[in-house]
Formats: sequence, structure tokens, C-alpha cells
Amino acid sequence: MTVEAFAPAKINLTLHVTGQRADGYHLLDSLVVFADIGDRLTLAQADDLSLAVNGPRAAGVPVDGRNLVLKAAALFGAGQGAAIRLDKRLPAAAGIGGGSSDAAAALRGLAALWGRDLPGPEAVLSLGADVPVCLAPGPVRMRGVGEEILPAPALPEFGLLLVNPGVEVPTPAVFKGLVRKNNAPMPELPGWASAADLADWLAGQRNDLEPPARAEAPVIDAVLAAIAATPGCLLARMSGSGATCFGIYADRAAAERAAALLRETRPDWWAEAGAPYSL
Ligand SMILES: C[C@@](CO)(OP(=O)(O)O)[C@H](O)COP(=O)(O)OP(=O)(O)OC[C@H]1O[C@@H](n2ccc(N)nc2=O)[C@H](O)[C@@H]1O
Ligand SMILES: Nc1ncnc2c1ncn2[C@@H]1O[C@H](COP(=O)(O)OP(=O)(O)O)[C@@H](O)[C@H]1O
Repeated sequence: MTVEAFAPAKINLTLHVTGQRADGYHLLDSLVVFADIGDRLTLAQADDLSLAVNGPRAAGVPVDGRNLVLKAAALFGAGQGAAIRLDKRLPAAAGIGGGSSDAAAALRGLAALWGRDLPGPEAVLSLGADVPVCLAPGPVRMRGVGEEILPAPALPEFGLLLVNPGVEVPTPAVFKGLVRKNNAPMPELPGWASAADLADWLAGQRNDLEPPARAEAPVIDAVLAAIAATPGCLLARMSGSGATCFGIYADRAAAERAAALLRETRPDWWAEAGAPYSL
């Protein structure tokens, strides 16, 4: 038996940092969506647990026990086997939760392969704060340090552009650079009639990690400016702790035109277009 699992990119449309716990972890309030741009996993029955990583973004991704796929498998089924292949397409340490989404996709695949129920959000938090939200990809409001997954209103159709300048930004350094930790949470989520309506509302919200990430990696300024300058861009903002930034467009076709333009003007950057993804 072979199982396939898709690991979509996670995008923090907003990311409000609202406090800090005694253990140092920060309290978040984030509107999270996923894109139909991501990594692919293939899992097959085997006596031993193994992982092979290939694909256009495999360079630098650990293939040993540090890989979140193997960590997730060990947590879920100590001693159980599976042969896992990871086709790595998302940039790593990029604010789009690639490793976390791989871990969650591995858990979904292994649950199918081993005939078991998926673990719950609290049980997988030790793998990373972003793993619970990636377990069942779709638009949600994420709170706590990442373990509170709340429903979000239905989203309108829109196009998404993801752009990464090739600079890895370490998440701990960005949180450390925050000047203020008790920022306002999001208001009640209103519901949006169109992509423009959503972008207008998002413009009044924030990613509180953007200023410290820009200090860490000044190229983020150029990425945001380049996205904002593409025709049809309704909003440009950074995701997670960066450096990946996203653009919102009326539809996928507009996002694809923007991606083509950026690949021409900035061939050294990673630019992909897509649309929201739900499992
Ligand atoms: C910032 C976010 C927003 O969605 O996204 P990314 O930039 O990683 O994509 C996540 O909270 C990241 O989740 P993840 O990358 O899984 O975090 P972890 O491995 O658990 O933690 C990495 C480090 O980030 C900091 N951290 C993370 C989450 C959180 N709520 N508070 C924190 O202070 C801690 O310094 C921790 O040591
Ligand atoms: N499957 C994986 N894919 C990418 N990175 C991984 C994976 N497993 C472990 N890592 C490690 O996790 C770190 C953070 O990667 P990632 O989850 O992509 O970052 P972010 O949470 O900022 O989006 C990387 O620097 C890498 O060393």
C-alpha cells in the first residue's frame, strides 16, 4: 500500500503577537490560510522507518532524525516502519511552515498507512508551534502559541503570490527582536464579500513580526515593494517570521501574471502563484 500526502504552504494573512508565556513562547492571534503550492510526500509500508528527500528545494534540508517528518513519525508510532519520500518544493526557514506542514502531512499519511486516528493538536505541539494548524489545512484563526485552532469565516475567491528572496530567517531571532509583546489581538472576524474586501480588511491588521524580520533581513523591504508594484496586487505582506512575503490578487490568473513578471525581473528569487487550499 502506498499513500500520497500534500504539504501545503501555510500563510499567516495576519500575525498579531499578543503576549508572552513564562516559558518564553509568544501568544499569537493569526488568520491562517494554506496555498495549493507545497511539498509532496509518498509513504509506503516497510519494516523500518526511512526518509529520502529530493526535489528542487531539497538542498540543505536534513535527512536524518532532525527532519520533522521523522520526528513526527517517531512521535506517532515509535518502532513502527514506513518508507517515506519527500519531494521538497517549498523554501525552508521561510515563514511558510514547510517543515511543519511536512510533519503534519506525514502524520496524515501514516494514519492512513497504519490504520490509526490522527493525533490531536495538543499531542503534536511538541513538534513545533505550527504543526497543529497544519494537521487539517484550511482557513482558521490560530491562537495560544499555535494550539488553539478556531473556525474562520468562509473566504472569497482570491489569488496568492508567494515570493522568497533566498535568505533564511531564523524564527527565534525574529521573536527576540520584538520591541513590544502585548499588542492588540484581531477584532472579531467580519466575513468578506470579495478579494478586494478581504485585502481592505487585512490592510487594517498586522504582522507584528514584520519589523524585527525586516531588521534581520532588509531584503524583505524590496520583496514587499516588488510584490506591491505588480499589476492587480491588492495587498502585500510578510508571512510568519519571514522572509517569504505574499500578495493577494482578485484571482489565480492575476497572481500567475505577477509571478511570471517577478521571475523575469528577479530570477534569483522564488516566486509561485496559487490559490487557497483546504483539505
Ligand atoms: C512564527 C510562526 C507563525 O505561524 O511561523 P513560521 O515563521 O515558523 O512559519 C510560528 O508560530 C512558528 O512555528 P514553528 O516554527 O513551528 O515554531 P517552533 O519550532 O515551535 O519554535 C521556534 C522558535 O520560535 C519562537 N516561538 C515560536 C512560536 C511561538 N508561539 N512563540 C515563540 O516564541 C521560540 O523562540 C521558538 O524557540
Ligand atoms: N521537512 C523539513 N523541511 C524543511 N525544513 C526542515 C524539515 N525538517 C526539519 N527542518 C528544519 O526546520 C527548520 C525550519 O524550517 P521550516 O519549517 O521550513 O521553517 P518556517 O517554520 O520558518 O517556515 C529548517 O531550518 C530545517 O533545518
